[in-house]
Amino acid sequence: MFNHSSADQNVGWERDIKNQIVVYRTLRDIKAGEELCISYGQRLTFKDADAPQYVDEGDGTQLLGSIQLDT
Ligand SMILES: C[S@@+](CC[C@H](N)C(=O)[O-])C[C@H]1O[C@@H](n2cnc3c(N)ncnc32)[C@H](O)[C@@H]1O
Repeated sequence: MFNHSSADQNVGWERDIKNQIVVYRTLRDIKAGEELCISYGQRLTFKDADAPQYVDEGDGTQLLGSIQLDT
């Protein structure tokens, strides 16, 4: 139902613990036919087609800046 977007989700979600459900809400107006995207988190099991594309300018700085470390 929802695809993943790293930076441009248009749907958010939260757990409703009391009722044991997950509530999804649109984060902005969505046009008819527009893809619905949530964040699946950072451990994806597929190559993210929505990931930002980084072009290395030569010194690797931009690539290094895109790496997210688990904490
Ligand atoms: C729950 S399905 C997503 C909804 C599905 N596309 C549909 O039409 O019902 C999850 C799968 O969609 C694909 N997918 C979702 N977001 C993606 C993304 N950003 N890049 C590539 N594949 C994605 C992956 O194969 C993932 O396992």
